[in-house]
Amino acid sequence: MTQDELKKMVGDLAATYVKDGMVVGLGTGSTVKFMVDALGRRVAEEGLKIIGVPTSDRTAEQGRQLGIPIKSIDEVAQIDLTIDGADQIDTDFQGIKGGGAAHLFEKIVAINSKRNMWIVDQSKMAPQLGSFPLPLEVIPYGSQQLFKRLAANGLKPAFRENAGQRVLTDSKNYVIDLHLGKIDDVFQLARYLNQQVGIVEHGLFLNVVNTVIVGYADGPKVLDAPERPDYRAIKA
Ligand SMILES: O=C[C@H](O)[C@H](O)[C@H](O)COP(=O)(O)O
Repeated sequence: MTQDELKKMVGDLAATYVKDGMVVGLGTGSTVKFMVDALGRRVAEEGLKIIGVPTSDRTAEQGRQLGIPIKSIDEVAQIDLTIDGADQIDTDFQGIKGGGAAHLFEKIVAINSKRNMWIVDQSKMAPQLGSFPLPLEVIPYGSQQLFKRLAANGLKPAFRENAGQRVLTDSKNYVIDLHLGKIDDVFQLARYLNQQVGIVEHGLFLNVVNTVIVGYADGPKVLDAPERPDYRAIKA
């Protein structure tokens, strides 16, 4: 099976978890694209009634073209289920996202969702995170100083570029990728990154996912993550 066939397999399966009346967070990326196509077919052929909350301009556009009713996150009362891709998932169900520069909106939608499902092909599963470069969305103002600080801390930063131009996110921010190779303590790194002024959001998605569907050549596997402490219960 090709990688695209694996992605379509998990995308099609994930779309079957969506039920009538749900508000569904729609992730971003090449795997999610197959899932949104499948949802579009269900809306057109079965009359499935859903509202989609997209995590990027790209996904919003795809959803609209397929006739999926689209609302922004602040227009809905709750999000029942978000289905998204991931760049790397470790054996503790922690993940890296943002390979498509969409992790800021993806994380906002994810933490406001009752449940989160990730769909990936087998190449994304890893014993340890970090061989996929960790994306940071950063405010352009002062980003060179931030870059120097990250480099001085040995985090091997690189501004993400496309055809010689810095990549801009949907919020018109830059992306810096950290080429870490491996991350020994994801929680410690997340704490450090959360403290750096100018980083809007990093691509470590910790204790976020509930279910992962992995595409293998012999079929999809549905994996349930352990129950995690509810971050929404944290008091100010
Ligand atoms: O910013 C992009 C997202 O986090 C994607 O969900 C992630 O990069 C996976 O994308 P793909 O399914 O194209 O590998």
